[in-house]
Amino acid sequence: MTVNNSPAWQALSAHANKVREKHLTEMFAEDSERYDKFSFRAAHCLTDFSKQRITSTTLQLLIDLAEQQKLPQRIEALFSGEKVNLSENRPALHTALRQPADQPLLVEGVDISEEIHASLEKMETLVDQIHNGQWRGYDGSPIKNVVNIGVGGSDLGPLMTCRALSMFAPEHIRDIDIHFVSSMDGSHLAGLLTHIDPASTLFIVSSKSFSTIDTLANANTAREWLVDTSGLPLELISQHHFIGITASPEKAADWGIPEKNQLHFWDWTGGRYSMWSVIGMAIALQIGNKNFRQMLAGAHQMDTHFRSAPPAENLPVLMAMIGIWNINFLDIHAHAVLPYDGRLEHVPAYLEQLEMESNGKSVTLNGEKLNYATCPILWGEVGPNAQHAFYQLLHQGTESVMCDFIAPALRYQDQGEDLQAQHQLALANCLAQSRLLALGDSVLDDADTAPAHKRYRGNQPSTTIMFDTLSPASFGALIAMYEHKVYVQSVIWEINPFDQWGVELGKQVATSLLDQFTEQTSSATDSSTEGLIRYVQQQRRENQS
Ligand SMILES: O=P(O)(O)OC[C@H]1O[C@](O)(CO)[C@@H](O)[C@@H]1O
Repeated sequence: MTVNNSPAWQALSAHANKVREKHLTEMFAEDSERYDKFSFRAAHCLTDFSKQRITSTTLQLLIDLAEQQKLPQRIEALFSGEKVNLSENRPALHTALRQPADQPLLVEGVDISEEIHASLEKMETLVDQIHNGQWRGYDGSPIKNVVNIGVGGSDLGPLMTCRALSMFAPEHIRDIDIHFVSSMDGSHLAGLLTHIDPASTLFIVSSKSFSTIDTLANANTAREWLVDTSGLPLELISQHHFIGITASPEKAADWGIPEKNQLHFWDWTGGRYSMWSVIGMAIALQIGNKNFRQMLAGAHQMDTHFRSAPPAENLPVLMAMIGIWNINFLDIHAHAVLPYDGRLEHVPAYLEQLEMESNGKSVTLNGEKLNYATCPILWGEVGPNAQHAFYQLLHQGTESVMCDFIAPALRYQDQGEDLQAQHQLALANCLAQSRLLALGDSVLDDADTAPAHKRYRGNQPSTTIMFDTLSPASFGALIAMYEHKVYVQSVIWEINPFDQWGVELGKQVATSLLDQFTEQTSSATDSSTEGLIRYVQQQRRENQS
């Protein structure tokens, strides 16, 4: 029986028929305690679901569905290292990466905790050497610029976190600029290489597989630049200017990273779940080793909550199940992530990969084709900027969109009243937008008299996520909450959130097309691809003549 034919799903369908037509204005009018009923706090985070189109019955039925799908057992399977990633026959143990060192974790009889912490300690040693100026470039210069070369999970997590937490850089740490290079076309790197000094630049090549063409293309260009500008042999350059972070040490060694400059993690860490591992080295360089550990501790707090709290009070479970309600019962297939804090500007891009690469699936774990929706289209932007861009569609477009508003309650506590006032301005806008999206122009007394083009229909559901202040710990907890939400949804949908076969074929087809740009003919593809290749060939010929 597929999940959408199951009793719990059918009960939710019947319930949705009653709730679907109900407006959030009615729900708030009927129950003055919605906020108290539907907001929850744990592990630094407050999640207010009261602007979701739910009732107490909805939540109960969603929990019934979670229990029917054996969610508690599946959560335990995740934490205890069962092979939850069936298509790749391995566990997904990102939670182990943030487990304290004194808590052993036996997977198939082996305590993996020791090697996790040994790997983190090696990273911390390298970070200290760079911070202290002990790591030197080829002419003896201390490092001033660190460039993280990676893509997807080997880029988005470190980039997001460095930007979010840059203010936590401890004062005693030397001033080091951290850059991120991901774009396959060399755009990021080309600009950067014109204004950094090779002798004081260190490249971190981050790649779980150490075979991602985007990353290797950038790493090759960087290495050539260093060899050309220094006039020194490759081996010497690799010793002083490259660190490799990978789960494929042989490939990193083949590329030329010496063993002492390698940091390792494991195939059971999914790329998009890897910022807690040594892939987070750029983060530790930015905020210091201690703060990096604080971030792990915050994530661990959320893990503990997720593993132990009953479903009815469990933040990631509720977030996930309310998402299921929106997607599968209210037919909402777009999800906007809207942080009201500029430091969180890269959170939407990070969640795009986390959610859509994990749950953008259409077959079950057993390989059967699904006939129900899974991951929605997720995008986002810093909220106040998005207000001047796409909120028009949220308020008056034809699409239903669910939104996550994210904001700290406090900011700039030690930086003066003007900035504090700016934060309050942002918060007022955050709450105004979620209120208006929920209640529409019923918030006005005379809305009925307005012309149609000025009306706001409301009834767009949203969750508001708040924490006291943005800190390494609260940020760690926030990201872990989203990770667990994704897992819970995958359990309900019976899909594998830990593989990404859908990105493989594009890589193969690109490889087979690559040679054709330099050839005079193109081998049979389709008329569009052939025509476009001919256009590039022609431009190249004209440019050469
Ligand atoms: O770390 P790697 O192996 O270079 O992979 C980078 C990214 O590429 C993907 O495999 C998708 O192509 C992502 O899942 C991953 O985060």
